[in-house]
Amino acid sequence: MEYFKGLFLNIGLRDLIDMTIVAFAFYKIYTLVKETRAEQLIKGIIVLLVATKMSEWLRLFTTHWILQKTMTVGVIALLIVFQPELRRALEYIGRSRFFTKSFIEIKEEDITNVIEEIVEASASLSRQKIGGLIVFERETGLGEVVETGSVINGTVSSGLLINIFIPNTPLHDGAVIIRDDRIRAAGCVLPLSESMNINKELGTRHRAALGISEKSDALAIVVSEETGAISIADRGKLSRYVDIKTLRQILQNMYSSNTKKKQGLLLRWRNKNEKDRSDG
Ligand SMILES: Nc1ncnc2c1ncn2[C@@H]1O[C@H](COP(=O)(O)OP(=O)(O)OP(=O)(O)O)[C@@H](O)[C@H]1O
Repeated sequence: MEYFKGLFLNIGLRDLIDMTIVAFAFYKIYTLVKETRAEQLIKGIIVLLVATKMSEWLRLFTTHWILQKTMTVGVIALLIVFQPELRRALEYIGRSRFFTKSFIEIKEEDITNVIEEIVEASASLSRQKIGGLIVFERETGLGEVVETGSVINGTVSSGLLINIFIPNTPLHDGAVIIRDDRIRAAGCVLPLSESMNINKELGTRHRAALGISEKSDALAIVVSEETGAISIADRGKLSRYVDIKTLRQILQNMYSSNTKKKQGLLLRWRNKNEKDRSDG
């Protein structure tokens, strides 16, 4: 008991920061491996670690020796077997928007314009029953997806978006990627969802939208060529028959949550500063 009391009394600010960093790193690793084959593996490693420690405490020398050797060989085996996953995880960290341009640079009126242009384009594609697939990059960088298409880097406008999706034009197949307030690329190939729950009447356009929303935090708008219906794929879920008002609301929420996330600290600091000045 005294041991634990001493342990807690000796915790300082440095230890708290240390623990927060470790907890955050574990949380990030968990979200990365969740629902992948690495999730089972991590559970296995935790069981092995606990068993190794327990065998040491209980002085089960032979068991402890075997578990220790298993761990040593296991680490090397892991690096070899999970080389593709490890590569992807490192690439994911490197591609993260944390290291690139910040959303903070877009003005509020520009965001409103972008949303209106996208809403107008979606409504027009829907009315004309032209198939469309528009993906919004958020925190997960979509550089790899952009590479599969043609880079455009143009201002978002409903005219350009509609033009891209006109059938039999060079870029109409595939997805448009929007980064912040720019059309980054068109004709991009997305990973297809392997979900069994998707409605059988939906084809690859909807599967592609769902796929990118499962593999990243991107949000995708799909306009069906068959029915003209607008659907939204977000965080692995497909919402069908979205009306224009709801679409606008979803886009507003997405842009404001992205901006808030990036601006959070700066805004709070700025607001506080302004308040202090006006109080003074
Ligand atoms: N992996 C992919 N990435 C991006 N776009 C894709 C991908 N696979 C298919 N598409 C797009 O989907 C189109 C085919 O749509 P398909 O008819 O199979 O889908 P759907 O979900 O039934 O949609 P719709 O209701 O518009 O017919 C392709 O021409 C292409 O533009």
